[in-house]
Amino acid sequence: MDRSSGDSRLAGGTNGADGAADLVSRSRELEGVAADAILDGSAAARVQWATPDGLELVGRGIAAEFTAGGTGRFDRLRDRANRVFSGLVHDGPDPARPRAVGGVAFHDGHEPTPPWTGFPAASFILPRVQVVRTDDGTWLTAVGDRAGEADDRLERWHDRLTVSPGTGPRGSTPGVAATRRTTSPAEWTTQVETALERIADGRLRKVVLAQALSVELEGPIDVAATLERLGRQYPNCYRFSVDHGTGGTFFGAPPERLVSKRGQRVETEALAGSVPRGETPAEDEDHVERMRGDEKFQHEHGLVVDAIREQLAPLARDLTVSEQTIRRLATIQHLQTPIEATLSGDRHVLEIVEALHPTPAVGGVPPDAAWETIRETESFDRGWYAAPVGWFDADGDGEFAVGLRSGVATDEQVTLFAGSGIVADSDSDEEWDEVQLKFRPVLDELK
Ligand SMILES: C=C(O[C@@H]1C=C(C(=O)O)C=C[C@H]1O)C(=O)O
Repeated sequence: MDRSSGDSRLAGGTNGADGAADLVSRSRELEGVAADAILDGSAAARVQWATPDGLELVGRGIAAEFTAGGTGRFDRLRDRANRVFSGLVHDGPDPARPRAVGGVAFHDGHEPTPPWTGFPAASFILPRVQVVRTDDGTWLTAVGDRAGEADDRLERWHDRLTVSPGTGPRGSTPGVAATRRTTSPAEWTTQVETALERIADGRLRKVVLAQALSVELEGPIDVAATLERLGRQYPNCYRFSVDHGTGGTFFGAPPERLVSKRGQRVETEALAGSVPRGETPAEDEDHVERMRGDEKFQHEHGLVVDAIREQLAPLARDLTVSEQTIRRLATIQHLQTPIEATLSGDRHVLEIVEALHPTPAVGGVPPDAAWETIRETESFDRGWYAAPVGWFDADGDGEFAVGLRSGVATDEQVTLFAGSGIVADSDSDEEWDEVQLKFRPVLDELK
């Protein structure tokens, strides 16, 4: 296959040969409508994105799609997106502006195999219909290839949502019929030992090894409802789902921000080092104190902070690493270090994504030896797991999470993914337990 293959598709678009805009977008405010009401009742492509600070974004249908593979995938995506966005005229308030939503695979040479059918090495969708909710209001946006088409679509959807404003929290969990691991405890021990040998002989300092868990459901999954429940359990995490309409749905509730960019301001973080929650506040603190004071955890975390600093510094004119804190989630606690920067010029958020992915929170140090170890030891396809997922706009601003605490749903099956960082002194049994803990957020919502 042509590794540089890729495409930017304007669904039903014209070329604007007369100088008119290729795409037009129109918005109007909505009241009393659930953002995911536009997802009901069809097999169209659909995307969802929500941040801990309250932005909620839901899209369906394809006004334009950008895909790319191979080593230059980020450049090609950017070129294609710039071409489409430069021909798009938006008439509406800033929060309602059209955004391209999607993600990339962990490896740039990704060739989709099940359950990743329909997920190329990089793919973003500019939805035909989008609902954005912020603290200031909710807006419906429609994109079309002529003003008339966008207006008609906007009115049609406005009427439809007024009649069916969405049901709010829905349905029961699908139920778990059976689970199957890709990696047995014995195989895991061998994989961790392989990594530890490479660390001992100096080739490697850290690698994140992962596992997949295939879950057979008792009934069909409602991904939007599952995300809703995850949002209640994990309010300080992101939530996303991506369904291209050609395969499964990748979804999850990741705690980790890869980058958010607005103008020249960039925020990212190191999130690495994990311990369970305790039964009591005192037990929570005991776990945290053990992690804070432990050389292995601090080494594992410090490698991530150093790598982010090195990867971001060439693009920034100032960079601030804040004090280490604790990110406490419903089932797990992490060491976290916030990092902020001012960029040295105008840059697209995809440039920052490319510079940062994969951080050693999901890859390793040095990157090449880590990638080699991941490829040689893991027995499943990472696909989009542990890779950037998020959105960008016409200005090249946007926000990306790391696609963790996630799974890909196909019919009545969900494949979950989770991993943990291996450094010198890691213990394979403890790392096994950590991986099982990281399956829990999504697994608990399926049971
Ligand atoms: C790899 C995962 O999580 C990452 C690895 C962590 C660790 O090794 O401590 C912690 C948070 C994430 O950066 C996962 O959730 O699958």
